[in-house]
Amino acid sequence: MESLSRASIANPGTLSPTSSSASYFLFPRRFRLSNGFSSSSAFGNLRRIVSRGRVRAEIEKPNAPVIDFSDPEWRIKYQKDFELRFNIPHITDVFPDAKPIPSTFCLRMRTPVSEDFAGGYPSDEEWHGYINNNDRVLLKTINFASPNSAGAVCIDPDCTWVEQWVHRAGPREKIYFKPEEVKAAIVTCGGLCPGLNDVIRQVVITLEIYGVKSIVGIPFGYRGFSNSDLSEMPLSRKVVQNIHLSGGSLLGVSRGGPSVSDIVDRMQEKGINMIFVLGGNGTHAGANAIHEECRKRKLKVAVVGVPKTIDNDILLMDKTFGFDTAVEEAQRAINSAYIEAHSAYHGVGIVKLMGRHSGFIAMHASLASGQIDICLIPEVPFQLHGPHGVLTHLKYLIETKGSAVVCVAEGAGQVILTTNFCVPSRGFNALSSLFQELSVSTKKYFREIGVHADVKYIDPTYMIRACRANASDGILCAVLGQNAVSFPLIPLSPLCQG
Ligand SMILES: Nc1ncnc2c1ncn2[C@@H]1O[C@H](COP(=O)(O)OP(=O)(O)OP(=O)(O)O)[C@@H](O)[C@H]1O
Ligand SMILES: O=P(O)(O)OC[C@H]1O[C@](O)(CO)[C@@H](O)[C@@H]1O
Ligand SMILES: [Mg+2]
Repeated sequence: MESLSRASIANPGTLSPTSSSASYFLFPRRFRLSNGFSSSSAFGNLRRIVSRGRVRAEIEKPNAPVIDFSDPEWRIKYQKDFELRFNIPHITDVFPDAKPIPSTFCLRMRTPVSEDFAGGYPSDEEWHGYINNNDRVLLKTINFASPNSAGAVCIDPDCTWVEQWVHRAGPREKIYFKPEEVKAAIVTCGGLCPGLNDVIRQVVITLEIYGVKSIVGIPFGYRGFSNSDLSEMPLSRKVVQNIHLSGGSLLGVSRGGPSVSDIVDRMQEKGINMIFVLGGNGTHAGANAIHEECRKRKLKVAVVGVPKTIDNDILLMDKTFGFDTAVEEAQRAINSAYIEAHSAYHGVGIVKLMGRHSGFIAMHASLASGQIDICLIPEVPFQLHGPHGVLTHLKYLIETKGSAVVCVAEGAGQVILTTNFCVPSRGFNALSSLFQELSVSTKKYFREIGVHADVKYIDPTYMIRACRANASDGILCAVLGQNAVSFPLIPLSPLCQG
């Protein structure tokens, strides 16, 4: 509830990783995943482990600053630029006269362990349980000694170590909104993602702990701000208590909606002064625009973004909520394809998974299953035909193993496809479907070379996201929801790449 007058991404923050083992995969060039994180204390320290590929992707962005490495000051300048980009404007930047009040988030609920205080629990003065505004989290944890070190991603040719710090999420000692004056709204936009209900639930519960009484849900994304037949939904702990037990979004989702100016008009009419936006790149572009519009109108409104993408393709974030669940669900489809392919004479199983611009779901699901022979993702170019093409490799697999299973990310191979097989656009640019083209081409190819092949397709698209969040996503969502209320972390725009 502090310094919220800025659309920001709440960091999956308070888990404290105790180890940082890295694992890197061969498939994608631009994006590689790294470390998982483990928790040593709920709502304890925040520490982020950067995925090297994403930092690299950031550096490779066409508008990335050009660095003059001959300048002896380059490292300091680079760090300053980084700090500037990830700085979170404080509410007092916009309203210099804003007066803080002591936090209403009860410290006593974060009781220290009793053994440490044998003589009784400490007073607030003795034991300070809040996050200091100057706490920072180190992004990169590996100091590569050489650019030739395995998997090294470097800023300069010598691979100089440059520390990069971001703000730490969590409750602050002072807040700038009086809970009784807050009307908070929650809106979920874009496509579904496991865990939306978990985040909604945690935001509501945390707001109530702060003492906020007026909380509403906006139905069906930003659309709910314009349609007169869609009325806001009153939310409370009682309403949200069990919503995490089912998938989807209690509030509904949508793509499309009114203009930013109309949204802010409606917010003013409804008296909304705190808005939690759960969505992907489009939604956050909207949140940023809402923030700018509020700033222009000099409205004291907090706009908080919680990043949601099942594709897990947000820059600098190790993992977005719902991704783990989607990968887990995808195992079932892959296993079915495997069983079908291996039970058939010369069976070929083809599984399609979500991912318009990134192959994280396909790649992780393939690795986890151990049942995939070929994984095709948007980040890695490949050929269907020719001596090094997918079809030739399929022939080799049939000859040597007797069967094969292929996993295809939705957006893979766009450059090599004809537009014969177009996926309906659903408000996006239309995609060609490699899944369909591969299915047809595989049959045709084996017919032409006179080899029998039994091709089976499985498309579990919506099944992997229309489900309840698994345990690990559930925890991530709880942390995100709580931090979204307590402290928004990273500015939006540099992070979204979809
Ligand atoms: N540049 C923009 N400026 C303002 N609003 C936007 C912008 N882009 C998208 N929006 C709004 O955000 C909504 C959601 O965007 P979009 O459909 O792209 O989903 P998303 O947030 O990227 O989620 P997903 O990860 O599921 O694709 C849109 O319906 C639109 O109202
Ligand atoms: O069919 P919908 O609801 O538009 O959403 C599907 C899309 O959303 C995503 O999951 C995330 O943007 C894509 O991978 C996928 O193409
Ligand atoms: Mg999107």
